[in-house]
Amino acid sequence: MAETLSDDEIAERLPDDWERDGDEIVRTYEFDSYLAGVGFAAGAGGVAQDAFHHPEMTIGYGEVEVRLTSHEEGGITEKDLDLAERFDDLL
Ligand SMILES: C[C@H](O)[C@H](O)[C@H]1CNC2=NC(N)=NC(=O)C2=N1
Repeated sequence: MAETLSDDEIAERLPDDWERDGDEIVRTYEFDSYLAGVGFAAGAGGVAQDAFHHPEMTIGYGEVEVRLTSHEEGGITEKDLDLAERFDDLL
């Protein structure tokens, strides 16, 4: 099981454009259209399922908010940081 990361580790390794919110990391992606956001969310869902580590995603008009935490570990782990980078690679 992955271990939760320290505050310093999280601060140091958080990918650009991501923020920490308590036990979660969050990024709001912006898109030119609603359907572009829907398409991104579908792709992110496939990456998440492949990793078997699942975000909360809120699809809005031209934006998708993605929140990641490791529920089993009760905090932020490597899995969250890795998945954040994989989501960013979808852009
Ligand atoms: C049984 C447990 O739900 C699974 O091992 C996976 C599913 N996806 C998951 N996703 C996230 N974000 N955290 C988890 O702890 C997690 N656990």
